[in-house]
Amino acid sequence: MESKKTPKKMSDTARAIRFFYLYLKRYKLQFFVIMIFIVLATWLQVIAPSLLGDAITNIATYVRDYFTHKGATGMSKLLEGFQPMISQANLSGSTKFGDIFQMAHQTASSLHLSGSEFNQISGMTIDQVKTIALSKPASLGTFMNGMWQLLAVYVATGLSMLIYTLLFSRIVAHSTNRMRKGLFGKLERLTISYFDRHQDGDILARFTSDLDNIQNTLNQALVSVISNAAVFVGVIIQMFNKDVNFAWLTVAVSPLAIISAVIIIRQSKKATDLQQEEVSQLNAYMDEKISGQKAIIVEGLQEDSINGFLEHNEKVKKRTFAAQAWSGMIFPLMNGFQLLSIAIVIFGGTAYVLNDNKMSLTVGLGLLVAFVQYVQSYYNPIMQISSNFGQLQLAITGATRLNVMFDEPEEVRPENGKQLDKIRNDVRIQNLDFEYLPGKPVLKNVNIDVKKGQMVALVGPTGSGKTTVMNLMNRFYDVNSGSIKFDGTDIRAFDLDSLRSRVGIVLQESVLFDGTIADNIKFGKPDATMDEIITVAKITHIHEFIDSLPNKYETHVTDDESVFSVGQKQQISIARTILTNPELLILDEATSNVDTVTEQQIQWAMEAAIAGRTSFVIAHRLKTILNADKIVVLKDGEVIEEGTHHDLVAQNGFYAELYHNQFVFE
Ligand SMILES: Nc1ncnc2c1ncn2[C@@H]1O[C@H](COP(=O)(O)OP(=O)(O)OP(=O)(O)O)[C@@H](O)[C@H]1O
Repeated sequence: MESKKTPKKMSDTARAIRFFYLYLKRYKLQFFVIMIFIVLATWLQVIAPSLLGDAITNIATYVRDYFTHKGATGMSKLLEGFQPMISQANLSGSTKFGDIFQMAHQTASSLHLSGSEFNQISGMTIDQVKTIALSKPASLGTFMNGMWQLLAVYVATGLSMLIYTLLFSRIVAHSTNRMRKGLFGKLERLTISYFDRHQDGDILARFTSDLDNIQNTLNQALVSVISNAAVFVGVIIQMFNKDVNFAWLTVAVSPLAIISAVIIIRQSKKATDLQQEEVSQLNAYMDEKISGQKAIIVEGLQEDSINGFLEHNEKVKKRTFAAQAWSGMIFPLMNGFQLLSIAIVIFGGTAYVLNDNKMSLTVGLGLLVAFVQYVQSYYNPIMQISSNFGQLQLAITGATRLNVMFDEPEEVRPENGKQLDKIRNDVRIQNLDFEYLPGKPVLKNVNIDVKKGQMVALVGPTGSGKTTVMNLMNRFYDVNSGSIKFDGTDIRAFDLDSLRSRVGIVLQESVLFDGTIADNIKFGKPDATMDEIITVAKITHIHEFIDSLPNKYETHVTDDESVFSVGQKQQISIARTILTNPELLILDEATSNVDTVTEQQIQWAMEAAIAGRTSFVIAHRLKTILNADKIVVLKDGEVIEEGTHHDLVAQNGFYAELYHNQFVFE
């Protein structure tokens, strides 16, 4: 036997990354430009603290040189002043030192020399003092140059960040737009089975919250993670380049910080997952209660409904608090580590500078300032990446959910399928077996023959498979075995659009689309004329009502806000189907209670739709059944009886029992 290796299943994260790669790979050039600006911004951010440190060294040197020069100038003047003073003072052995100090003090104050100026030069020789006094005074030029450089670096950093953020936003807008289009295209190609298995809200959430999460993450978190990772690496390199000892002092406690961050992120992820689970349970509960609100009111169960809600809400509150507590911990903790590192740099750095004989105080001061800045540049990326982690996780979840939808099987469309124009002779269902879920047969060896123009009524208890027969007739689902043939051609051989355009379906629950009444009637035939629309509305007995509305056929309706009752909605739905003039009509009769006038009008509308047309009707009303050319009785997915009403009543079997117990008598 040929053995095939099963390819290793990719993890969700790997698949999500592949998903992003597939959507983003076409923007290679833009990404290249973005990377250049990220590297530039990183480099600028990394050198900024050094420049600041240098500026501090420069200003300290300036201050020192300024006072030294001023002191030296003053002292040389003092020396000059001493000469006449000494000669005039006529110093002798009896001159008191106090008088000499007095004279020196007077001379110094007449020259306006301060104590610090004395100190600056106290260790110098007379020759050194004279040389400095003759040299150029210290200038602020170097410091000012440094400051201009720093300003240029800050401005260039801001500009680079702005450029790559804008470029990235553009890519994100384009790519999420393509994702939305791709998703909608996929939605249109999915099988009916997908829509049967998923709630509308769940499908919609993929277009809203999942795509929003992806968009927000790409816009904010991704660019932030990339640039912060770059800054983190850049800062480490720059720190070790600048001064290894200071660099070690800066990173000393970071392993502890990173381990704590990883632990907190993990806990936070767990707590967020639990929170989301609880929120989705609350949503499901609300969804169920809102759609069943009428039943709740009828049964007087509002109190229970509120209690159930409060229980779910309480759980959400607890989980939300836990999730927030974990994720909120990261900032204060990292701040703590940052402050600790600053303290280590200041204390350790000062001791190191003071003990290093080769390092001048001004250089040491510059390093100290630079590394206090580096502590911030080093911890900031850790904090940013940690806080973005939750957002990244949401995007991965979003991409995973989109992937699941993209993986769903699509409708099988036969290539070069036959065009279905007319049904000339018959529709035959032969030896048909079908199951929605493996191992749970729903239809078993069903055989139904319908001649052109005949009407078949499908009857049977709930769950017997009536709707399923309908679902197979226009290939919402495909049969497992057996076949459905139109004039001897298996329906799987027809072009799918052609097949569906010739098979008209009126569902039990009619749907109205956002638009005018006219738009709703011509939904299946957009080029229908107003005359055609009015004709079908008259046939289905809804024209009079529409005509009585102020805006008549131009009245705007949506499914939620319509002027129609349930019965009238079905009349519109029948009119819509008749307008497409289907070859085969499948009609699920509405069971809802409508007033007798509307019921009569629906009946007329149905009769008009069925007249002369090959049709399958899931029948609930006696009148429909009596009119049928053939009644097929389904039970547990099998055809158990078949014939006209009179035949079947005469047989006195299941149908007769059903008929007596269940059908509406008129
Ligand atoms: N999408 C689906 N996935 C799985 N099982 C399904 C699906 N749709 C229907 N079924 C099952 O198939 C069986 C037949 O359902 P079907 O809707 O065809 O019955 P029905 O005779 O039309 O019932 P009713 O009169 O209540 O509309 C039922 O057991 C039902 O639970």
